[in-house]
Amino acid sequence: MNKSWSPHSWRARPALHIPDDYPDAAALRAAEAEIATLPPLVFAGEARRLTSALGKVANGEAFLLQGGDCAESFKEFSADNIRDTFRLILQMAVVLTFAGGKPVVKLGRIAGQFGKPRSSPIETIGDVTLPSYRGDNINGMEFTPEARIPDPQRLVKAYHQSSSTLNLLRAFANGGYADLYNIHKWTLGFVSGSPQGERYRELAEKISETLNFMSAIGITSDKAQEIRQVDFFTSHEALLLNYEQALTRVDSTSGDWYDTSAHFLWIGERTRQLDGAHVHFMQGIKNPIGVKCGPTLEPDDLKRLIDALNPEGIPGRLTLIGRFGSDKVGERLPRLMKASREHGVPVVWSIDPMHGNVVKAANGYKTRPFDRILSEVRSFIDIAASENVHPGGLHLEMTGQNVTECLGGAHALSEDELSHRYHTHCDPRLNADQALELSFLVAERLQGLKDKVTKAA
Ligand SMILES: O=C[C@H](O)[C@H](O)COP(=O)(O)O
Ligand SMILES: C=C(OP(=O)(O)O)C(=O)O
Ligand SMILES: [Mn+2]
Repeated sequence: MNKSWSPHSWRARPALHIPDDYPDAAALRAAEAEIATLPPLVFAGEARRLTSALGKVANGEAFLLQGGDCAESFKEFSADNIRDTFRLILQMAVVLTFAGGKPVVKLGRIAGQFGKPRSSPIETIGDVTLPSYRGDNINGMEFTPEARIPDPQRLVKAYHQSSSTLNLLRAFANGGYADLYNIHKWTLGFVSGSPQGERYRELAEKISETLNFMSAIGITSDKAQEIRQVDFFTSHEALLLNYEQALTRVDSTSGDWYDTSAHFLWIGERTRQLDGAHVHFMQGIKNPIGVKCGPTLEPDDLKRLIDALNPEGIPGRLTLIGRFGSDKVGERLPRLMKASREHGVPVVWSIDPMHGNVVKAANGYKTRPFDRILSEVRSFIDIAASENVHPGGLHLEMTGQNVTECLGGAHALSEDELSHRYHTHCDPRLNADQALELSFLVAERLQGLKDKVTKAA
């Protein structure tokens, strides 16, 4: 990045979806200054390790699984919630690894995923109109005028919640919980009668038997670390650039700037303007980054974004996250994949089958039909195969909790059931059963691809 970049140079560019209506500008500056003095949440070396793991995905040698809440919240913050999401990611990764025969890079939408770009700046209920809820690090979800006023102290609170979340995640990842020898203990969270739970138990049993067999013949020691610990990374949308700026620090070993708020940051669909503040900010940080690619993105603009965001062509630096909708993916994705392939800069292609498949149920709930989610993922895999691109990853909004937010799945969740446990602060998430079901179905598809390649060889 050239000399005109600094962690605050984004401020001279048009910045969408960053609140500019804090009532007390001095209080906002004080909160930003306070965060700038607080310790980094991640280290540059960890971010580099993720870039190289994603480099393997870009080369077709690994798969990316990125998932978590649409919006983390202060209210839903608990050790159990964090554990359940962490466990779900591990379970899904096991399913995908087993089928694809490739390592799975595990990346949570967690420990910083608070701010939301909303379609409308206002919300009307009855005859009352208020500013929209924009995420717990900005304002409150309650439908009152006071709650909807942006409060800078929320940024500080979100930092501290992210820090505690990360602390627990690190303990889960390295302190024994993630040990593959414990794989059957990860099944404890399934609701009884869960068909995916049964399926998962069978797979876990197979893996346990294999591990026991390996240890019986004495071949555990060299890979012991990989079996006993897991590399788990964090990510969120880099939306509030004032927060990101406050956590952007020079890495003393390389002299490069890293955004230490998370290992991986992405640019949202609504803030990917080439001359905008978000693209500019991301150009200067060395973390691995992503950009959402929606139905309005044209191939030439994609090439410009690739050049702007990965000028050195580093494998693993840039992940393109498609999010079209099951009805549009077939028309929009092939030309983008073709453009990126012909352009020649290595990228990871991932699919977010959530954000293009939102519908409003008759009873007013914002929801997503499981069938459409699955259909977009299937199309992604098929299109990638015909464009000769690696279908590198899945980007999901999901939770380890047994919520009722997305329609369908093996339990055929109906519109009437949405109200039972609809807890999300923004978009509807797959529950644990639906997320695992999706990973089994994706696994089958990937297995199919693998078999085709093996036969052709
Ligand atoms: O998570 C993504 C967006 O913030 C979200 O889909 C916007 O939702 P809205 O259309 O309800 O504002
Ligand atoms: C805002 C999001 O998605 P998109 O930018 O793709 O709409 C999101 O991932 O929560
Ligand atoms: Mn969302």
